[in-house]
Amino acid sequence: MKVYTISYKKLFLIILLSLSTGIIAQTKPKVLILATGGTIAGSAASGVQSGYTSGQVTIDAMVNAVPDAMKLADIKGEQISNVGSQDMSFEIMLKVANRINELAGSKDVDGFVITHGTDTMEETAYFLNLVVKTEKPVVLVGSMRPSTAISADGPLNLYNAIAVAADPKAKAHGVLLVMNDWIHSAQSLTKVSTTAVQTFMSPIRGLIGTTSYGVNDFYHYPDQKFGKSSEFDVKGVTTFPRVDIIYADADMKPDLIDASIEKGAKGIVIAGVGNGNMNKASLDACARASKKGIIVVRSTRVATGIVGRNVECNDDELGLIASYGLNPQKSRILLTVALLKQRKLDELQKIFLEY
Ligand SMILES: NC(=O)C[C@H](N)C(=O)O
Repeated sequence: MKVYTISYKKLFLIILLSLSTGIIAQTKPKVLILATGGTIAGSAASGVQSGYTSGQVTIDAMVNAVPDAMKLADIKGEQISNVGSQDMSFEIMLKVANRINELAGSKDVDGFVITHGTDTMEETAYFLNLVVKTEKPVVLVGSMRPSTAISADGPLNLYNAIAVAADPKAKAHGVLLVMNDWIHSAQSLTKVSTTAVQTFMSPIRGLIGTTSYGVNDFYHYPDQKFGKSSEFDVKGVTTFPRVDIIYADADMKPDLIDASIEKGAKGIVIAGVGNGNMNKASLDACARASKKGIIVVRSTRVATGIVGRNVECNDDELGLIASYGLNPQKSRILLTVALLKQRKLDELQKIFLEY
């Protein structure tokens, strides 16, 4: 029998040729889409109508609308819920978090995409940022126009989100959100327009990167704690303590704070004026709440800027927490998760600085 020998150089060339011609299949990253609903899954009776219903289209139909995405990754979908995100609940958020944590060590998933409505996307994104224990990319995506609209933004957003979730460079960046070519961190993003496609901004800490037709650029690393460095764990958790948000304004009525306590709130977030402020009567009500062991966080109704400690009101004396860079809705998520365990005021204040 004749034995043929082949040099390493030739072998290398053959493998290279086979890969480029597709004779040897390159393994694609595996992306799991967890679908929760939203406008991205919404539909209307016509392409030019502002009224529509969220959460109508299944994940399979959404993926089929973006056939090019199959070239980026092997894609699987799971329908967790199909609701407009105005109906998002801790129960659904928990299902998503548990599913990601369950698959964190699995070889069958390299990255996660979560389709979600934009109205409360920042809450779910930030919740997951605190409690998922994986360095695999976790990317939320939604749209501002329903799937039936002229120039629907969902398909390209979904394509870009899959590209980011499949990208090893996106690993260990915490939970991300991809919309309209921008990659945001869950920690920094906020929704700023009721209807515009360009609705998400990261006004305090800036963007993580950009993506354009699946080509990603990362130029910023989130500096707050998240994921594996986060101390929060929701394993086995089924219920959360009640935390209310109360909106401050001129001549605010302090009895809203007392009503919240009566209803069983363990924490209250004030969407304060300016630097997390409120009138004297409301500050007095907050101090009374704090004396009863209710945790009161001062955040702000203003879109940008940090709420600092002991600015214009004496947090040390009144027993209050400053939210720093977190807006009211994210302050509520952090306080809700933090209050799964009893904690002292100074520990909670440190948490608001670090997350
Ligand atoms: N653009 C959207 O997704 C809005 C919708 N109400 C939702 O949050 O589900």
